[in-house]
Amino acid sequence: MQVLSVTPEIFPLIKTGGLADVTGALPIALAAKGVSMRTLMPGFPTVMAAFKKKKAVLQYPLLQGGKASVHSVQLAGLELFVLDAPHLFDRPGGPYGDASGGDWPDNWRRFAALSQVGGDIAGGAISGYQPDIVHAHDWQSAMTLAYMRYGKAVGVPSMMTVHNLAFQGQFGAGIFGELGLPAAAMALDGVEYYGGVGFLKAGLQAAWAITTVSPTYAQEIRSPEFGMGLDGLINMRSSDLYGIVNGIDIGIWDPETDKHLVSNYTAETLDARTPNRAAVEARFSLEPDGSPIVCVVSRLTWQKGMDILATAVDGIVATGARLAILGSGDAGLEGALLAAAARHRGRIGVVVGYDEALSHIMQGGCDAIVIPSRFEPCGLTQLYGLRYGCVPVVARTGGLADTVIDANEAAVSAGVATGFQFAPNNGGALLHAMRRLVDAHADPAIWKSLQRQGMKADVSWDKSAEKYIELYRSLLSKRVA
Ligand SMILES: Nc1ncnc2c1ncn2[C@@H]1O[C@H](COP(=O)(O)OP(=O)(O)O[C@H]2O[C@H](CO)[C@@H](O)[C@H](O)[C@H]2O)[C@@H](O)[C@H]1O
Repeated sequence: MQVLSVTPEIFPLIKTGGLADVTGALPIALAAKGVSMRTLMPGFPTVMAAFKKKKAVLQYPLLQGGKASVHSVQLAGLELFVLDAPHLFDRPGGPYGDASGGDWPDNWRRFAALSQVGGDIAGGAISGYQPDIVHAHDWQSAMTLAYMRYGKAVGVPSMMTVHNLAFQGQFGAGIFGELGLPAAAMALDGVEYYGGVGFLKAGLQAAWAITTVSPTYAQEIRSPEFGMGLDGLINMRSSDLYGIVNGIDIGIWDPETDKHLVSNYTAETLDARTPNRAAVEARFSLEPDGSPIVCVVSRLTWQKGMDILATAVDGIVATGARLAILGSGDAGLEGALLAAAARHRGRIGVVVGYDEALSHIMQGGCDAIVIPSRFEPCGLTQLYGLRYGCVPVVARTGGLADTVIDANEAAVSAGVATGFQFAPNNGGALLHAMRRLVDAHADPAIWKSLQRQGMKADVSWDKSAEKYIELYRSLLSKRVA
Protein backbone atom coordinates (compact mmCIF):
# COMPACT_ATOMS: atom_id res chain seq x y z
CA MET A 1 0.00 0.00 0.00
CA GLN A 2 1.32 3.44 -0.98
CA VAL A 3 0.17 6.42 1.08
CA LEU A 4 0.96 10.02 0.21
CA SER A 5 1.09 12.21 3.30
CA VAL A 6 0.91 15.98 2.77
CA THR A 7 2.12 18.18 5.60
CA PRO A 8 3.68 21.59 6.27
CA GLU A 9 6.02 20.20 8.98
CA ILE A 10 7.97 17.03 9.64
CA PHE A 11 10.45 16.13 12.39
CA PRO A 12 13.48 16.27 12.25
CA LEU A 13 13.48 18.77 9.35
CA ILE A 14 11.09 21.43 10.52
CA LYS A 15 8.96 21.59 13.65
CA THR A 16 6.83 24.23 15.31
CA GLY A 17 4.73 21.77 17.31
CA GLY A 18 3.33 18.31 17.77
CA LEU A 19 2.18 18.02 14.14
CA ALA A 20 5.82 17.56 13.07
CA ASP A 21 6.39 14.83 15.65
CA VAL A 22 3.41 12.92 14.30
CA THR A 23 4.12 13.31 10.58
CA GLY A 24 7.76 12.36 11.24
CA ALA A 25 7.02 9.26 13.32
CA LEU A 26 4.00 7.80 11.51
CA PRO A 27 5.82 6.86 8.25
CA ILE A 28 8.45 4.98 10.25
CA ALA A 29 5.81 3.11 12.25
CA LEU A 30 3.88 2.27 9.07
CA ALA A 31 7.01 1.09 7.26
CA ALA A 32 7.58 -1.48 10.00
CA LYS A 33 4.15 -2.87 9.10
CA GLY A 34 4.72 -2.95 5.35
CA VAL A 35 2.93 0.28 4.42
CA SER A 36 4.94 2.81 2.43
CA MET A 37 4.26 6.45 3.24
CA ARG A 38 5.82 9.24 1.20
CA THR A 39 5.53 12.79 2.40
CA LEU A 40 5.04 15.94 0.34
CA MET A 41 6.23 19.07 2.12
CA PRO A 42 7.32 22.64 1.36
CA GLY A 43 10.96 23.34 0.57
CA PHE A 44 11.64 25.73 3.45
CA PRO A 45 15.29 26.94 3.58
CA THR A 46 16.34 24.45 6.30
CA VAL A 47 14.73 21.65 4.34
CA MET A 48 16.41 22.58 1.04
CA ALA A 49 19.75 22.89 2.86
CA ALA A 50 19.44 19.35 4.23
CA PHE A 51 19.74 17.75 0.78
CA LYS A 52 22.70 17.90 -1.53
CA LYS A 53 21.55 15.61 -4.31
CA LYS A 54 18.25 16.77 -5.66
CA LYS A 55 16.29 15.00 -8.33
CA ALA A 56 13.36 16.87 -9.87
CA VAL A 57 10.47 14.52 -10.54
CA LEU A 58 7.96 17.21 -11.46
CA GLN A 59 8.37 20.72 -12.89
CA TYR A 60 6.02 23.71 -12.88
CA PRO A 61 6.85 26.63 -15.19
CA LEU A 62 4.28 28.59 -13.18
CA LEU A 63 2.87 27.62 -9.77
CA GLN A 64 1.10 30.38 -7.85
CA GLY A 65 3.29 33.10 -9.31
CA GLY A 66 6.65 31.46 -9.94
CA LYS A 67 8.66 28.49 -11.12
CA ALA A 68 8.58 25.38 -8.98
CA SER A 69 9.78 21.79 -8.93
CA VAL A 70 9.28 18.71 -6.81
CA HIS A 71 12.30 16.72 -5.63
CA SER A 72 12.31 13.14 -4.49
CA VAL A 73 14.69 12.75 -1.54
CA GLN A 74 15.39 10.44 1.40
CA LEU A 75 16.43 11.42 4.89
CA ALA A 76 16.45 9.74 8.29
CA GLY A 77 14.33 6.88 7.01
CA LEU A 78 11.81 9.27 5.43
CA GLU A 79 10.83 9.30 1.76
CA LEU A 80 10.06 12.87 0.81
CA PHE A 81 8.71 14.89 -2.07
CA VAL A 82 9.99 18.41 -1.42
CA LEU A 83 8.25 21.27 -3.19
CA ASP A 84 10.93 23.75 -4.19
CA ALA A 85 9.15 27.03 -4.89
CA PRO A 86 11.53 29.82 -3.82
CA HIS A 87 8.98 32.59 -4.39
CA LEU A 88 6.76 30.92 -1.77
CA PHE A 89 9.05 29.19 0.71
CA ASP A 90 12.59 30.61 0.53
CA ARG A 91 12.26 33.25 3.27
CA PRO A 92 13.75 33.92 6.69
CA GLY A 93 11.55 33.47 9.76
CA GLY A 94 9.28 30.55 10.56
CA PRO A 95 7.22 28.36 8.26
CA TYR A 96 4.13 30.52 8.65
CA GLY A 97 5.41 33.98 9.42
CA ASP A 98 8.30 36.41 9.73
CA ALA A 99 10.75 36.57 12.62
CA SER A 100 8.44 38.87 14.58
CA GLY A 101 5.73 36.21 14.50
CA GLY A 102 3.29 37.87 12.06
CA ASP A 103 1.67 35.54 9.51
CA TRP A 104 2.87 35.84 5.90
CA PRO A 105 0.08 37.63 4.03
CA ASP A 106 0.28 35.12 1.17
CA ASN A 107 -0.09 32.02 3.34
CA TRP A 108 -3.20 31.10 1.38
CA ARG A 109 -1.13 31.10 -1.81
CA ARG A 110 1.74 29.14 -0.27
CA PHE A 111 -0.44 26.36 1.07
CA ALA A 112 -2.79 26.33 -1.91
CA ALA A 113 0.35 25.67 -3.98
CA LEU A 114 1.41 22.81 -1.71
CA SER A 115 -2.10 21.37 -1.92
CA GLN A 116 -2.35 21.79 -5.67
CA VAL A 117 0.84 19.78 -6.04
CA GLY A 118 -0.59 17.18 -3.64
CA GLY A 119 -3.66 16.94 -5.84
CA ASP A 120 -1.51 16.60 -8.96
CA ILE A 121 0.61 13.81 -7.46
CA ALA A 122 -2.57 12.04 -6.35
CA GLY A 123 -3.73 12.28 -9.97
CA GLY A 124 -0.58 10.54 -11.26
CA ALA A 125 1.61 13.55 -12.17
CA ILE A 126 4.83 11.80 -11.11
CA SER A 127 5.66 9.04 -13.51
CA GLY A 128 6.00 5.68 -11.75
CA TYR A 129 4.29 6.83 -8.56
CA GLN A 130 0.58 6.47 -7.89
CA PRO A 131 -0.56 6.71 -4.27
CA ASP A 132 -3.42 4.43 -3.21
CA ILE A 133 -4.45 6.84 -0.45
CA VAL A 134 -3.78 10.52 0.29
CA HIS A 135 -3.49 11.62 3.92
CA ALA A 136 -3.59 15.38 4.63
CA HIS A 137 -2.75 17.12 7.91
CA ASP A 138 -4.32 20.35 9.19
CA TRP A 139 -5.44 23.38 7.16
CA GLN A 140 -2.10 23.90 5.40
CA SER A 141 -2.54 20.73 3.36
CA ALA A 142 -6.32 20.32 3.56
CA MET A 143 -6.94 21.85 0.13
CA THR A 144 -5.16 18.84 -1.39
CA LEU A 145 -8.43 16.99 -0.93
CA ALA A 146 -10.36 19.75 -2.73
CA TYR A 147 -7.90 19.71 -5.65
CA MET A 148 -8.35 15.93 -5.77
CA ARG A 149 -12.11 16.13 -5.63
CA TYR A 150 -12.39 18.73 -8.39
CA GLY A 151 -9.55 17.26 -10.46
CA LYS A 152 -8.21 13.98 -11.77
CA ALA A 153 -7.84 12.24 -8.41
CA VAL A 154 -11.53 12.20 -7.49
CA GLY A 155 -11.44 8.40 -7.24
CA VAL A 156 -8.44 8.23 -4.90
CA PRO A 157 -9.39 7.66 -1.24
CA SER A 158 -8.42 10.47 1.08
CA MET A 159 -8.08 11.12 4.78
CA MET A 160 -8.05 14.43 6.63
CA THR A 161 -6.42 14.46 10.05
CA VAL A 162 -7.25 17.33 12.36
CA HIS A 163 -4.45 18.06 14.84
CA ASN A 164 -6.00 21.29 15.98
CA LEU A 165 -9.39 22.62 14.95
CA ALA A 166 -8.50 26.10 16.19
CA PHE A 167 -6.39 26.73 13.09
CA GLN A 168 -8.65 26.67 10.05
CA GLY A 169 -7.06 28.67 7.23
CA GLN A 170 -9.94 31.06 6.60
CA PHE A 171 -9.50 33.62 3.81
CA GLY A 172 -11.56 36.15 1.90
CA ALA A 173 -13.65 35.17 -1.11
CA GLY A 174 -11.33 37.29 -3.28
CA ILE A 175 -8.69 34.54 -3.39
CA PHE A 176 -11.01 31.99 -4.95
CA GLY A 177 -10.32 33.09 -8.52
CA GLU A 178 -6.61 32.39 -8.03
CA LEU A 179 -6.96 28.88 -6.69
CA GLY A 180 -7.51 27.29 -10.07
CA LEU A 181 -10.61 25.42 -8.96
CA PRO A 182 -13.82 25.23 -11.03
CA ALA A 183 -16.52 27.78 -10.17
CA ALA A 184 -18.70 24.97 -8.80
CA ALA A 185 -16.23 24.54 -5.93
CA MET A 186 -17.28 27.87 -4.40
CA ALA A 187 -20.31 26.26 -2.80
CA LEU A 188 -21.59 25.38 0.64
CA ASP A 189 -20.57 21.76 0.15
CA GLY A 190 -17.25 22.80 -1.42
CA VAL A 191 -14.63 25.31 -0.26
CA GLU A 192 -16.98 28.17 0.67
CA TYR A 193 -16.97 29.03 4.38
CA TYR A 194 -18.94 31.90 5.90
CA GLY A 195 -18.75 33.82 2.63
CA GLY A 196 -15.00 33.29 2.20
CA VAL A 197 -12.78 30.29 1.51
CA GLY A 198 -12.09 27.80 4.31
CA PHE A 199 -9.11 25.52 3.70
CA LEU A 200 -9.74 23.10 6.60
CA LYS A 201 -13.45 23.21 5.92
CA ALA A 202 -12.82 22.24 2.30
CA GLY A 203 -10.72 19.28 3.43
CA LEU A 204 -13.32 18.13 5.95
CA GLN A 205 -15.97 18.30 3.26
CA ALA A 206 -13.97 16.40 0.64
CA ALA A 207 -12.25 13.75 2.81
CA TRP A 208 -13.36 10.16 2.52
CA ALA A 209 -12.53 9.82 6.22
CA ILE A 210 -11.84 12.39 8.92
CA THR A 211 -9.60 11.54 11.83
CA THR A 212 -8.48 13.43 14.85
CA VAL A 213 -5.80 12.49 17.32
CA SER A 214 -7.78 11.02 20.22
CA PRO A 215 -11.19 9.41 20.70
CA THR A 216 -12.28 11.98 23.30
CA TYR A 217 -11.38 14.96 21.07
CA ALA A 218 -13.26 13.26 18.20
CA GLN A 219 -16.37 13.40 20.38
CA GLU A 220 -15.67 16.86 21.81
CA ILE A 221 -15.45 18.55 18.39
CA ARG A 222 -19.03 17.54 17.69
CA SER A 223 -20.14 20.07 20.33
CA PRO A 224 -20.35 23.86 19.88
CA GLU A 225 -17.98 24.28 22.85
CA PHE A 226 -15.08 22.55 21.04
CA GLY A 227 -16.28 22.63 17.42
CA MET A 228 -14.91 26.13 16.63
CA GLY A 229 -17.76 26.77 14.22
CA LEU A 230 -17.23 23.48 12.36
CA ASP A 231 -19.29 21.25 14.69
CA GLY A 232 -22.26 21.31 12.28
CA LEU A 233 -20.16 19.96 9.42
CA ILE A 234 -18.36 17.49 11.66
CA ASN A 235 -21.67 16.14 12.95
CA MET A 236 -22.93 15.79 9.42
CA ARG A 237 -19.86 13.70 8.67
CA SER A 238 -19.86 11.79 11.97
CA SER A 239 -20.16 8.38 10.30
CA ASP A 240 -16.74 9.03 8.71
CA LEU A 241 -15.13 10.46 11.86
CA TYR A 242 -12.51 8.52 13.86
CA GLY A 243 -10.28 9.28 16.85
CA ILE A 244 -6.85 7.62 16.80
CA VAL A 245 -4.56 8.54 19.65
CA ASN A 246 -1.01 9.66 18.78
CA GLY A 247 2.00 7.61 19.67
CA ILE A 248 5.52 8.89 20.15
CA ASP A 249 8.81 7.83 18.58
CA ILE A 250 10.10 5.59 21.36
CA GLY A 251 13.51 5.45 19.67
CA ILE A 252 14.02 9.20 19.96
CA TRP A 253 12.27 9.41 23.33
CA ASP A 254 14.01 6.69 25.33
CA PRO A 255 15.47 7.54 28.76
CA GLU A 256 17.83 4.59 28.50
CA THR A 257 19.62 5.96 25.41
CA ASP A 258 18.60 9.64 25.12
CA LYS A 259 21.79 11.57 24.25
CA HIS A 260 20.36 14.84 25.59
CA LEU A 261 20.22 13.49 29.14
CA VAL A 262 23.01 13.99 31.65
CA SER A 263 22.24 10.54 33.02
CA ASN A 264 20.37 7.68 31.36
CA TYR A 265 18.06 5.42 33.36
CA THR A 266 15.31 2.82 33.27
CA ALA A 267 12.26 2.06 35.43
CA GLU A 268 14.60 -0.06 37.57
CA THR A 269 17.21 2.68 38.01
CA LEU A 270 15.07 5.72 38.77
CA ASP A 271 17.68 7.08 41.17
CA ALA A 272 19.83 7.75 38.10
CA ARG A 273 17.41 10.58 37.28
CA THR A 274 19.08 12.66 40.04
CA PRO A 275 21.84 14.22 37.84
CA ASN A 276 19.18 15.32 35.33
CA ARG A 277 17.23 16.85 38.18
CA ALA A 278 20.35 18.72 39.31
CA ALA A 279 20.81 19.99 35.73
CA VAL A 280 17.25 21.34 35.74
CA GLU A 281 17.82 23.01 39.12
CA ALA A 282 20.94 24.69 37.76
CA ARG A 283 19.38 25.77 34.44
CA PHE A 284 16.25 27.20 36.08
CA SER A 285 18.04 28.60 39.17
CA LEU A 286 15.91 26.52 41.53
CA GLU A 287 16.89 25.99 45.17
CA PRO A 288 18.08 22.41 45.41
CA ASP A 289 15.90 20.54 47.91
CA GLY A 290 13.75 17.42 48.08
CA SER A 291 10.51 19.05 46.95
CA PRO A 292 8.97 18.01 43.62
CA ILE A 293 9.92 19.93 40.49
CA VAL A 294 6.90 20.29 38.23
CA CYS A 295 7.70 21.33 34.68
CA VAL A 296 5.92 22.97 31.77
CA VAL A 297 7.08 22.43 28.16
CA SER A 298 4.61 24.24 26.02
CA ARG A 299 3.56 26.93 23.67
CA LEU A 300 2.50 29.72 26.01
CA THR A 301 -1.07 30.16 24.80
CA TRP A 302 -4.68 30.27 25.86
CA GLN A 303 -5.24 26.78 24.39
CA LYS A 304 -2.57 25.39 26.69
CA GLY A 305 -4.21 27.04 29.73
CA MET A 306 -1.08 29.04 30.53
CA ASP A 307 -3.21 31.91 31.85
CA ILE A 308 -4.82 29.46 34.30
CA LEU A 309 -1.37 28.37 35.41
CA ALA A 310 -0.25 32.00 35.76
CA THR A 311 -3.13 32.74 38.15
CA ALA A 312 -2.34 29.64 40.23
CA VAL A 313 1.45 30.03 40.61
CA ASP A 314 1.42 31.60 44.09
CA GLY A 315 -0.78 28.75 45.33
CA ILE A 316 1.47 26.18 43.67
CA VAL A 317 4.53 27.59 45.42
CA ALA A 318 2.57 27.43 48.70
CA THR A 319 2.10 23.66 48.22
CA GLY A 320 5.89 23.33 48.41
CA ALA A 321 6.38 22.32 44.77
CA ARG A 322 8.84 24.11 42.46
CA LEU A 323 8.09 25.05 38.86
CA ALA A 324 10.42 24.88 35.82
CA ILE A 325 8.78 26.48 32.80
CA LEU A 326 10.05 26.27 29.20
CA GLY A 327 7.96 27.91 26.53
CA SER A 328 7.32 30.73 24.17
CA GLY A 329 4.29 32.34 22.62
CA ASP A 330 1.94 35.00 23.87
CA ALA A 331 3.99 38.00 25.09
CA GLY A 332 1.53 38.77 27.91
CA LEU A 333 1.79 35.22 29.26
CA GLU A 334 5.58 35.23 28.98
CA GLY A 335 5.56 38.45 31.04
CA ALA A 336 3.19 37.03 33.66
CA LEU A 337 5.30 33.91 34.13
CA LEU A 338 8.58 35.87 34.24
CA ALA A 339 7.01 38.12 36.89
CA ALA A 340 6.02 35.02 38.89
CA ALA A 341 9.62 33.79 38.69
CA ALA A 342 10.85 37.17 39.94
CA ARG A 343 8.38 37.00 42.86
CA HIS A 344 9.42 33.46 43.78
CA ARG A 345 13.15 33.29 43.20
CA GLY A 346 14.44 29.77 43.68
CA ARG A 347 10.94 28.29 43.53
CA ILE A 348 9.95 29.16 39.97
CA GLY A 349 12.31 29.29 36.99
CA VAL A 350 11.32 30.34 33.47
CA VAL A 351 13.21 29.90 30.20
CA VAL A 352 11.55 31.70 27.33
CA GLY A 353 12.28 30.02 24.00
CA TYR A 354 12.14 26.80 22.09
CA ASP A 355 14.78 24.26 23.11
CA GLU A 356 14.39 20.65 22.04
CA ALA A 357 17.44 19.40 24.03
CA LEU A 358 16.33 21.12 27.24
CA SER A 359 12.85 19.65 26.85
CA HIS A 360 14.41 16.17 27.01
CA ILE A 361 16.43 17.00 30.14
CA MET A 362 13.29 18.34 31.80
CA GLN A 363 11.34 15.15 31.10
CA GLY A 364 14.32 13.17 32.40
CA GLY A 365 14.88 15.23 35.56
CA CYS A 366 11.61 16.80 36.71
CA ASP A 367 9.20 14.88 38.92
CA ALA A 368 6.04 15.91 37.10
CA ILE A 369 4.76 17.80 34.08
CA VAL A 370 1.63 19.94 34.25
CA ILE A 371 -0.65 20.39 31.23
CA PRO A 372 -3.68 22.57 32.03
CA SER A 373 -4.96 22.78 28.44
CA ARG A 374 -8.42 24.16 27.72
CA PHE A 375 -8.61 21.70 24.85
CA GLU A 376 -6.03 19.18 23.73
CA PRO A 377 -6.57 17.10 20.60
CA CYS A 378 -4.02 14.57 21.87
CA GLY A 379 -1.01 16.14 23.56
CA LEU A 380 2.45 14.63 23.29
CA THR A 381 4.25 16.02 26.31
CA GLN A 382 2.21 13.86 28.71
CA LEU A 383 3.26 10.82 26.63
CA TYR A 384 6.93 11.85 26.89
CA GLY A 385 6.31 12.36 30.61
CA LEU A 386 4.88 8.84 31.01
CA ARG A 387 7.85 7.35 29.16
CA TYR A 388 10.36 9.31 31.28
CA GLY A 389 8.84 8.81 34.73
CA CYS A 390 7.87 12.50 34.80
CA VAL A 391 4.36 12.12 36.19
CA PRO A 392 1.69 14.00 34.19
CA VAL A 393 -0.81 16.33 35.87
CA VAL A 394 -3.42 17.07 33.23
CA ALA A 395 -6.74 18.75 32.58
CA ARG A 396 -9.38 16.10 31.87
CA THR A 397 -9.91 16.91 28.21
CA GLY A 398 -9.21 15.42 24.77
CA GLY A 399 -6.21 13.13 24.52
CA LEU A 400 -5.07 14.06 28.02
CA ALA A 401 -8.18 12.32 29.39
CA ASP A 402 -7.49 9.29 27.17
CA THR A 403 -3.84 8.71 28.07
CA VAL A 404 -3.38 9.42 31.80
CA ILE A 405 -4.89 7.21 34.54
CA ASP A 406 -5.84 9.39 37.51
CA ALA A 407 -4.34 8.49 40.88
CA ASN A 408 -7.67 8.13 42.64
CA GLU A 409 -7.77 5.74 45.59
CA ALA A 410 -9.04 2.80 43.56
CA ALA A 411 -6.40 3.23 40.86
CA VAL A 412 -3.61 3.68 43.42
CA SER A 413 -4.58 0.61 45.39
CA ALA A 414 -4.88 -1.41 42.17
CA GLY A 415 -1.41 -0.09 41.22
CA VAL A 416 -2.56 1.20 37.82
CA ALA A 417 -2.46 5.00 38.28
CA THR A 418 -0.06 6.96 36.08
CA GLY A 419 -0.78 10.61 36.91
CA PHE A 420 -3.33 13.18 38.01
CA GLN A 421 -6.35 14.54 36.18
CA PHE A 422 -8.35 17.58 37.15
CA ALA A 423 -11.66 19.13 36.11
CA PRO A 424 -13.14 21.64 35.66
CA ASN A 425 -10.15 23.45 34.24
CA ASN A 426 -9.63 26.34 36.64
CA GLY A 427 -7.06 27.51 39.15
CA GLY A 428 -8.85 25.88 42.09
CA ALA A 429 -8.97 22.43 40.51
CA LEU A 430 -5.38 22.76 39.31
CA LEU A 431 -4.22 23.62 42.83
CA HIS A 432 -6.15 20.69 44.27
CA ALA A 433 -4.35 18.39 41.82
CA MET A 434 -1.01 19.94 42.83
CA ARG A 435 -1.73 19.25 46.50
CA ARG A 436 -2.54 15.63 45.64
CA LEU A 437 0.75 15.47 43.74
CA VAL A 438 2.79 16.87 46.63
CA ASP A 439 1.16 14.36 49.03
CA ALA A 440 1.83 11.45 46.68
CA HIS A 441 5.42 12.59 46.15
CA ALA A 442 5.96 12.47 49.91
CA ASP A 443 5.25 8.72 49.86
CA PRO A 444 8.12 7.09 47.94
CA ALA A 445 6.24 3.81 47.40
CA ILE A 446 3.24 5.55 45.80
CA TRP A 447 5.46 7.87 43.77
CA LYS A 448 7.66 5.08 42.39
CA SER A 449 4.55 3.12 41.49
CA LEU A 450 3.17 6.12 39.55
CA GLN A 451 6.46 6.52 37.71
CA ARG A 452 6.84 2.82 36.94
CA GLN A 453 3.25 2.37 35.78
CA GLY A 454 3.66 5.34 33.46
CA MET A 455 6.90 3.95 32.09
CA LYS A 456 5.12 0.65 31.40
CA ALA A 457 2.33 2.33 29.42
CA ASP A 458 2.42 1.60 25.70
CA VAL A 459 2.94 5.06 24.22
CA SER A 460 4.50 3.73 21.02
CA TRP A 461 2.95 4.06 17.58
CA ASP A 462 2.40 0.34 17.36
CA LYS A 463 -1.35 0.10 18.06
CA SER A 464 -2.23 3.43 16.46
CA ALA A 465 -0.32 2.63 13.27
CA GLU A 466 -2.43 -0.56 13.07
CA LYS A 467 -5.56 1.56 13.40
CA TYR A 468 -4.49 3.87 10.56
CA ILE A 469 -3.76 0.83 8.39
CA GLU A 470 -7.17 -0.65 9.18
CA LEU A 471 -8.79 2.63 8.17
CA TYR A 472 -6.69 2.93 4.99
CA ARG A 473 -7.82 -0.61 4.07
CA SER A 474 -11.47 0.19 4.68
CA LEU A 475 -11.17 3.25 2.42
CA LEU A 476 -9.51 1.20 -0.32
CA SER A 477 -12.43 -1.19 -0.21
CA LYS A 478 -14.77 1.75 -0.93
CA ARG A 479 -13.08 2.57 -4.24
CA VAL A 480 -15.31 2.18 -7.23
CA ALA A 481 -13.78 -0.54 -9.39
N1 LIG B 1 9.41 25.68 24.22
C1 LIG B 1 9.58 24.45 23.76
N2 LIG B 1 10.80 23.91 23.63
C2 LIG B 1 10.96 22.66 23.15
N3 LIG B 1 9.96 21.87 22.75
C3 LIG B 1 8.73 22.36 22.85
C4 LIG B 1 8.45 23.65 23.34
N4 LIG B 1 7.13 23.87 23.30
C5 LIG B 1 6.58 22.75 22.81
N5 LIG B 1 7.54 21.84 22.53
C6 LIG B 1 7.38 20.52 21.92
O1 LIG B 1 6.42 20.65 20.85
C7 LIG B 1 5.54 19.53 20.87
C8 LIG B 1 4.16 20.01 21.24
O2 LIG B 1 3.29 18.94 21.21
P1 LIG B 1 1.75 19.08 21.58
O3 LIG B 1 1.16 17.73 21.53
O4 LIG B 1 1.62 19.90 22.79
O5 LIG B 1 1.28 19.79 20.28
P2 LIG B 1 0.69 21.08 19.63
O6 LIG B 1 -0.27 21.78 20.48
O7 LIG B 1 1.85 21.79 19.06
O8 LIG B 1 -0.05 20.32 18.43
C9 LIG B 1 -1.27 19.79 18.04
O9 LIG B 1 -0.98 18.57 17.34
C10 LIG B 1 -0.47 17.53 18.17
C11 LIG B 1 -0.14 16.36 17.26
O10 LIG B 1 -1.29 15.72 16.80
C12 LIG B 1 -1.47 17.15 19.25
O11 LIG B 1 -0.87 16.19 20.12
C13 LIG B 1 -1.87 18.39 20.05
O12 LIG B 1 -2.89 18.05 20.97
C14 LIG B 1 -2.32 19.51 19.12
O13 LIG B 1 -2.64 20.70 19.85
C15 LIG B 1 6.14 18.54 21.84
O14 LIG B 1 7.06 17.73 21.16
C16 LIG B 1 6.87 19.45 22.84
O15 LIG B 1 7.89 18.80 23.53
